Amino acid sequence: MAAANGVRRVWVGQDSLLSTPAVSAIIRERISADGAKATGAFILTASHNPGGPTEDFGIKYNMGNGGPAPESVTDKIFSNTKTITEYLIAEDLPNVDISVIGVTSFTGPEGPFDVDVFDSATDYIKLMKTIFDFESIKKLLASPKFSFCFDGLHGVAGAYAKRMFVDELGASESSLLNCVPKEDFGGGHPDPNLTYAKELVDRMGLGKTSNVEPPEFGAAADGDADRNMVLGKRFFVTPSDSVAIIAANAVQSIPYFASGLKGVARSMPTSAALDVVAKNLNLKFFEVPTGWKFFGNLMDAGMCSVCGEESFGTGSDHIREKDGIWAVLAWLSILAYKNKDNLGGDKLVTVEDIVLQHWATYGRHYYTRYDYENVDAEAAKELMANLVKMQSSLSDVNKSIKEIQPTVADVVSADEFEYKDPVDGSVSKHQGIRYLFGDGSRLVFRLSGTGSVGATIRIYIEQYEKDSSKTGRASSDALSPLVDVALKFSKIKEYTGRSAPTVIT
Ligand SMILES: O=P(O)(O)OC[C@H]1O[C@H](O)[C@H](O)[C@@H](O)[C@@H]1O
Repeated sequence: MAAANGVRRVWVGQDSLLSTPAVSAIIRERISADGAKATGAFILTASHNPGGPTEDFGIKYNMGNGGPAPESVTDKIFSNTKTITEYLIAEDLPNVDISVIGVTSFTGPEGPFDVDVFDSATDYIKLMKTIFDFESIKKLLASPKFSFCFDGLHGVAGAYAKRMFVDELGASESSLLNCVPKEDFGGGHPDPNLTYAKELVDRMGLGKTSNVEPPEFGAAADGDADRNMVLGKRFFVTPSDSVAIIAANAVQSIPYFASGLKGVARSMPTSAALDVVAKNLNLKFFEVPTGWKFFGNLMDAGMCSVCGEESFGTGSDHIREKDGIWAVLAWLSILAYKNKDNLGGDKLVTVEDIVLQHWATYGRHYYTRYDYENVDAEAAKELMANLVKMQSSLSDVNKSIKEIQPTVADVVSADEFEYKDPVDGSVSKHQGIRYLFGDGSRLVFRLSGTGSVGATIRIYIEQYEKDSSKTGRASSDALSPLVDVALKFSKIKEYTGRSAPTVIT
């Protein structure tokens, strides 16, 4: 693309994979600083496969706001791919030493171009300092009563975590787990959840038992650092609760939000915990289809400040992607705020205390997700078609459900989720099948858009409990009748031959 001086410019994010939030934020800034907002940029990411195929390196990035492409763009790209007749590989690209920061000029067949290698961690820390009160987080981390643990799962978060938590905020080096980025993620699966972030889960006292006292706060980010998991001592915070709790505490705890939230949003299958906060605090609220791209328009239009997804993504309008390190800083800020007059006291307010207090105020959304991976694609389609067909008669639905579990509430409405973007009016259809119950419970069925083999069926099961004397049950016990209904009513075993899900979250 042409920069202001007519020179073609390539940005290189050092130590970064493409969708790392820091890089997305910085690229956005640089595009607009060069006055080339509308045209987009080529981003080269530091290769995690040096010497690998050249096609891996160049990715055309079209979004002026630094966010994921909306359907209008991806549809266009898809239709363009059908007209491609040949592609060329540039074998003779100059060798750029991406470990050296600075601009190097090259001459190419289409004229001169610059390669700008920048240190994205420095820029990212600068941005975070405009959002959070680093001094109060430092005080929390320095308290002998507080202990902290961050698992980078050997992804890119590690490089940021060392600079942010240790160098800037004063956490000890021993707080960091798996924070050396590795090409193969150290042989693990860099997914921040209870199954794959095993070392962290054990250290936090949620896995195997140990005599060592777990830290007060633990967190992990995924391979490209956009998703996150938050844990307290022997305590898991669901992503749906996490976004609701951040929204409920943002104004008091995070300076960036001091003048109020413009609005909040969640993806449709995410639990309705955020809805209750929005209602109580009188905030604009949006329910969008799964996929971060749907938040971008709301944020660009100044309608949304905080958003999240059940799939471990949490973020705000500081950028147009989810941001794992931001989520950790948000939680540290809430803990710092709740303990600001208490750091010398007997006992700190813990992650668990904050969540229990939240449930006491807003009620609890018991929540679980069942994934059936690598299912026969035709069988999955038929199962979904049957669930849509059943929606034509709610009395038949309720009759079947009562035969399975007589105690569950009635289904009061059922549909296929459809979203009309309030900003550009675009409509997204077939975004998941919903069965909504009279007591606020929900069953949602969706086909994953990211599974790679066959089809992945996701079943989301949620039950709302307002009575604060009943919010402390084990989630699996509370949800057991609804799970039974979801599995039998959908006839998942009959359609797929599976008697158990591949993963339960
Ligand atoms: O379609 P699924 O497999 O449920 O995945 C859904 C997820 O896909 C990607 O990771 C997007 O970045 C997320 O925003 C989205 O939540």
